[in-house]
Amino acid sequence: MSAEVIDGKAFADGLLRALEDDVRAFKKEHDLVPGLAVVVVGHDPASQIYVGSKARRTVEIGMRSYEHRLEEATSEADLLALIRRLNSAPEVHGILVQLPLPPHIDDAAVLDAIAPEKDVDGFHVINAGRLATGQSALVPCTPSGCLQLLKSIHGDLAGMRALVLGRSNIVGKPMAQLLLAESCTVTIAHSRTRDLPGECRRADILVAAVGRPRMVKGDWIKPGATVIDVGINRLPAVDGGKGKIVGDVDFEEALAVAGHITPVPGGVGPMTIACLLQNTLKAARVQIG
Ligand SMILES: Nc1nc2c(c(=O)[nH]1)N[C@@H](CN(C=O)c1ccc(C(=O)N[C@@H](CCC(=O)O)C(=O)O)cc1)CN2
Repeated sequence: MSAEVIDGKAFADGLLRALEDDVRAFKKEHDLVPGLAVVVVGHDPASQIYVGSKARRTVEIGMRSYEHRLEEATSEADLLALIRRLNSAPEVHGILVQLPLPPHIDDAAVLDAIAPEKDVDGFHVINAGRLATGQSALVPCTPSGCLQLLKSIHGDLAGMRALVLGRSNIVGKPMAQLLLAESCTVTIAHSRTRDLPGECRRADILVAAVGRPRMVKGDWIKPGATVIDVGINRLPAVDGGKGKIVGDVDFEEALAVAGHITPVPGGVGPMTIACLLQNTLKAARVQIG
């Protein structure tokens, strides 16, 4: 048996095409262009690339992009002052602060300074609370992308046994909340979980978001299960080149056991940016009332 590989890039391209139509209709109806402000602090090469892709995609689908690239030494107070300005800027409907931030800046203080209705990353404590209590929320982009992929395969997820490997505020916890809202039976596993392979083997849906290259082995997977690999891990470079990117799942081994699996790259990653732009349009709709 060989699993069906889920093409996240093609799925995300389809979402972006649909969004382009939705943005055109929104602009016509409201005579207003949705705007997304992206803030990056420092010179982390990966962050610079992600921010560039976000800005490019924003413009491609007809929205406005406002880029703020700040020096590594930017103080937390200056960053907070910028966020306050963006919170009250009427042309900005979504605000995103690219992570990771430099170590001298407190992530939580910055993320919670973003107005919840403009928090298109869905990281604000208000949005996390709204998601956890079943209220309408801006949902973190990576879990939202994973859920859309899962629903495209299974339709109704009710009653399925789901295991989320990883308990971060950004992926693991919101992913578990989303699966619970779909009436899955959800387990969150982490570094202190006993018999991790056994727990994974019981899952119809396995979401790996642990940040450890190729940790999930083929014999951890229930035959026919759907495996969503959120990990993006760069292996050390060989021969002076760029290191290969791999997920949290041993893809070759998993392929022989799973029913469906996302690859890395080309699986969940491209969905993240498409979901960010979905959130930006949603935020603009909510803000105009
Ligand atoms: N404020 C945020 N910061 C970060 C987030 C986030 O959602 N909000 N997520 C990541 C980075 N990220 C988006 O910001 C992101 C990561 C990866 C991809 C992607 O498409 N990856 C490709 C592979 C890329 C490569 O080859 O280097 C893939 O998986 O196919 C998109 C977005 C951390 N920070």
